[in-house]
Amino acid sequence: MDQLHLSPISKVDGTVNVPGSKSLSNRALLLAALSNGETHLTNLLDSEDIHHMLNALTKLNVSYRLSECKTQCWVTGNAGVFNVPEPVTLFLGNAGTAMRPLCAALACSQGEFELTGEPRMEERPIGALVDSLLQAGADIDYLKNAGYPPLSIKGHALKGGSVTVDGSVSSQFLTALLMSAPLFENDTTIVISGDLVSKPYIDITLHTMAQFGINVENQNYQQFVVKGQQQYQSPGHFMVEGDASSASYFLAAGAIKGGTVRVTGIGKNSIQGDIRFAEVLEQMGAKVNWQDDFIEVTSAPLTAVDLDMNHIPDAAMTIATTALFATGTTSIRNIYNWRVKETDRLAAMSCELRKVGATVEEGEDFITITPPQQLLHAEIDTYNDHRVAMCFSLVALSDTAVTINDPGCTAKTFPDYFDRFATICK
Ligand SMILES: O=C(O)C1=C[C@@H](OP(=O)(O)O)[C@@H](O)[C@H](O)C1
Ligand SMILES: C=C(OP(=O)(O)O)C(=O)O
Repeated sequence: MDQLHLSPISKVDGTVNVPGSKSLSNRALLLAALSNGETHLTNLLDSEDIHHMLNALTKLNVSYRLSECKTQCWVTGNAGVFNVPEPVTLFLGNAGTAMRPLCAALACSQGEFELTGEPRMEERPIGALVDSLLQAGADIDYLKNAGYPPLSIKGHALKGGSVTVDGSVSSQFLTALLMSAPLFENDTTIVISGDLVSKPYIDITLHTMAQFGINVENQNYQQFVVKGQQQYQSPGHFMVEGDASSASYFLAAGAIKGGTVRVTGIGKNSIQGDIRFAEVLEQMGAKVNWQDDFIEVTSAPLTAVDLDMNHIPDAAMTIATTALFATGTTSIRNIYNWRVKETDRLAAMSCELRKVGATVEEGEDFITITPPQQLLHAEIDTYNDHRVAMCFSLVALSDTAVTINDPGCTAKTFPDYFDRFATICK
C-alpha cells in the first residue's frame, strides 16, 4: 500500500486557489444535460466523483466536449429527460452526488437502467429516495439488499403529486427529488418527514436550479412545491465556485500554524454552506478576513468549541483534527450521518484520533476530542475516505510527523491535495 510521510511543518503561509466544487459540478452537469441549449461549464472539478457523472452522461447519449485540462465542458442539452433505447448499466463509484440525483432523473426518463457502485456504495442508504419516487409512480427494484444500491430502474413519465421524503439521513434524497420534479407530469408537493439534515446543500440545489431557469417554492424547508412539465433552460455559461469543503484544510492550517493562508475561488457570498467552517475557526480564536473573492485565516491561540455541526458535515471533519491544536475539549454534535458516508466516519475518526494520542468520546451522533500534551506519530488508516486522508495532514503542523496510508484516496474530490498542501508549507 502507498504511504505518504509528512514531516513536521513549522509554518504555513500563502495562497491556494481551490478546485471547483464537487456539489456544484455534478448538479450543473446533470441540469445542463437536461436543459434546452448548450451550457459552457468552467472551473469544473476534475476528480473521480465528477468522472462518474460524466461517464454516466456518455452512456445516456448526452453529447459534451471536455477541454484538455478537463475543467471546462460544453454540454449539449437534451431539452428534457433521457431517452435510451438499449438497457444500460451505470457504475457510479462511491459518488453520492451522482447516485442519488441520477436515480431520480432516470426514474422519469425513457429506458432501462442499472445503477451500481463500489462495495461501500452498496452500504449507503437510498431507500428513502426510492420510497418517495415510488409514491410519484416510479418503477425501481433493489438488485441486492432492500434500501441500498444496486438498483434497477424502468424509466417512464412520472405523475408527481404529493410525495413525502425522509430528510433525516441525507439531504441528497431531497436534492434528487427537487431536481427531477420539474420534469414530472403534474405539480409536485414534496413534504419532508424527520428533521432535514445538511440543509445548506438544499440551498445549493435550489440556487443551481434557479440558474437553469427553474424556481421552487420553499415553505420553510418543510414542504417544497415544484410545478410540473417544465424545461430547464441553459444559462449559457455556468461558472463552478471553488470547493468550500476542500478549502477547509488550508483554512485550518492557517488557523493552526499561520502566517496567513488565503483561499481563493470562494468568498463570503459563496452559495456553499461549508464556508461557515471559517466561522467555527473564528469561534476557536483564529482571525478570519472575509472578502468577496477570498477567505483568509491568520493563526491565534485556539480554544475548544462545543457546536452542532449538522450544517457543515464534511468540513466538520476538519474541525475534528483542528481540535488537536485547541485548548480544551471540542465537541462536534448532531453528525449521525457521518456513519453513512464514505466510511463510518464517527468510528474512523475516533480510532485514528486515538492513535495520535487524543482522548476521544464517540457517541451515536457526536464526537468529543481532547488533545494530548504531545501528539504521537501514527500511521493513519484512511478507509478509502478522501476526507480522513486530508484532515489528518494537519497533524504534521505539530512537532510530530504523520504517515497517511493510501493517500491516493483523495482522488474522489481532490486528486492533487497533497501537492497543493505542500505549496503553503514553509
Ligand atoms: O448534496 C451534496 O452535494 C452533498 C450533501 C452532503 O451529504 P448529506 O446530505 O448526505 O449529508 C455532503 O456530505 C456531500 O458531500 C455532498
Ligand atoms: C459525503 C461525501 O460524499 P458523497 O457526495 O459521496 O455523499 C463527501 O464528499 O464527504
